[in-house]
Amino acid sequence: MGEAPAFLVDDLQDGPLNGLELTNGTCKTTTTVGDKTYVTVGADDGTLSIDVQIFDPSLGEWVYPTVLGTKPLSCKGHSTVLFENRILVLKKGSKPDDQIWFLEVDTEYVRQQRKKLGTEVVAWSKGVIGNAEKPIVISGPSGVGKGTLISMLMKEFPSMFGFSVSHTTRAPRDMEKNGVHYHFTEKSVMEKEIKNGKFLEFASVHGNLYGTSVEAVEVVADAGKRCILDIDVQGARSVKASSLEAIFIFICPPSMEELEKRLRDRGTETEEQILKRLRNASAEIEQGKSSNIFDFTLYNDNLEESYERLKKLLGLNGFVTASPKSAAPREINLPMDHSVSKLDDKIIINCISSGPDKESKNLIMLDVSSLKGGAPGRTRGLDFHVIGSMDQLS
Ligand SMILES: Nc1nc2c(ncn2[C@@H]2O[C@H](COP(=O)(O)OP(=O)(O)O)[C@@H](O)[C@H]2O)c(=O)[nH]1
Ligand SMILES: Nc1ncnc2c1ncn2[C@@H]1O[C@H](COP(=O)(O)OP(=O)(O)O)[C@@H](O)[C@H]1O
Repeated sequence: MGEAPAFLVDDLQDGPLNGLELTNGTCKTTTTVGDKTYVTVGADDGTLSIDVQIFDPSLGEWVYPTVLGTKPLSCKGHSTVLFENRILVLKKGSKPDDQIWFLEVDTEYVRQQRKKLGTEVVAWSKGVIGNAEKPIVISGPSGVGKGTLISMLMKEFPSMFGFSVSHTTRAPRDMEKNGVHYHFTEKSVMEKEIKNGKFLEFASVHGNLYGTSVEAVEVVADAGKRCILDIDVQGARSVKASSLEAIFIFICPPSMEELEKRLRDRGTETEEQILKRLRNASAEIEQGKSSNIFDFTLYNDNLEESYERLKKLLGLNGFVTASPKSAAPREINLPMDHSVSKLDDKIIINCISSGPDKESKNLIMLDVSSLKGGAPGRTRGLDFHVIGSMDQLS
């Protein structure tokens, strides 16, 4: 907390100056939420991120909140409008996939984090036009064949599926590549990142830490692919409780003897590690079968048959030979000069483009009626419609 910088106090007294580009290369907006005023400040050099300060009149003080999520880099100005419990931030002069951001000020996630951290909290989330397909969570005891089935799926449908690369503190196996099979990491580093909210879920499994970062799932969806997560039952439970909507599949071995044989034949673990994994397997199978987490249980007896059943579960019947052509992603491409406002429950963007001999005005309606996800990941489900254009001779 601290005293307001003089220029901000003056501006607040003068009323909101939305999207005002200041002469010293900064742009700031003010948005009132309840009795608090949120100020976003960006520099136009593209290196710093957009900064957030809150003026709380009940305290008569400025509050510097804990800022969660990936922050947007500042740009050649930005404009804001309040939409429910988040501030929509439109960046000027940025790439199409970097123009729409949400600063969550009072969403469920922000309220939870505020309680947990005991500080004022805001959280950033990048807005994405269109939806992602539901991720697929695959769990099952060590050696049951999760990795084998996932590899088969990814090999047959490379453009349809992408793997969520987890972080782990376990040592890499001979054939494993950092960043491909896992992000191999130090325990102290991972613990710090967990505290900083980097992970969607994490768990201690067979004596090591494993976790799915928010980014691991989002980058797969950003690439237009369906994300596959190979995580243990504790992780599946955490994902089930999160805002991520997924399909949950539990893979079961035909017998404990066969599971032991597969683990031993794989030859990647020491005897001690094999025994630990087998000890944990019975509890995992018990939980997998009895909990309400999983939508499907798949017995991995004969590999080819199990794979066919897996494909059927995912709606990939025998006729699918390649990824269906997904509709080309729609991108919103805002001109430098635009302003944003709210009309009833609609967001209207007023765009002005100047050509060599004329100036054209476009009205775009941003459809925010079915948003999915949110901080600390992306806010998906946005759509837009051009609702009017007006060409003017200059
Ligand atoms: N909760 C959680 N579990 C994970 C994650 N990544 C892997 N696991 C699980 O950790 C366990 C051990 O994985 P691994 O060391 O690769 O051994 P393997 O299953 O025998 O191949 C498996 O049950 C994985 O599903 C993760 O990000 N989060
Ligand atoms: N249906 C199956 N029948 C026989 N062996 C299998 C089958 N599925 C997988 N395997 C083998 O079992 C071992 C463990 O499989 P893996 O995919 O590494 O398991 P997980 O990822 O669940 O730990 C591997 O050597 C794999 O080739």
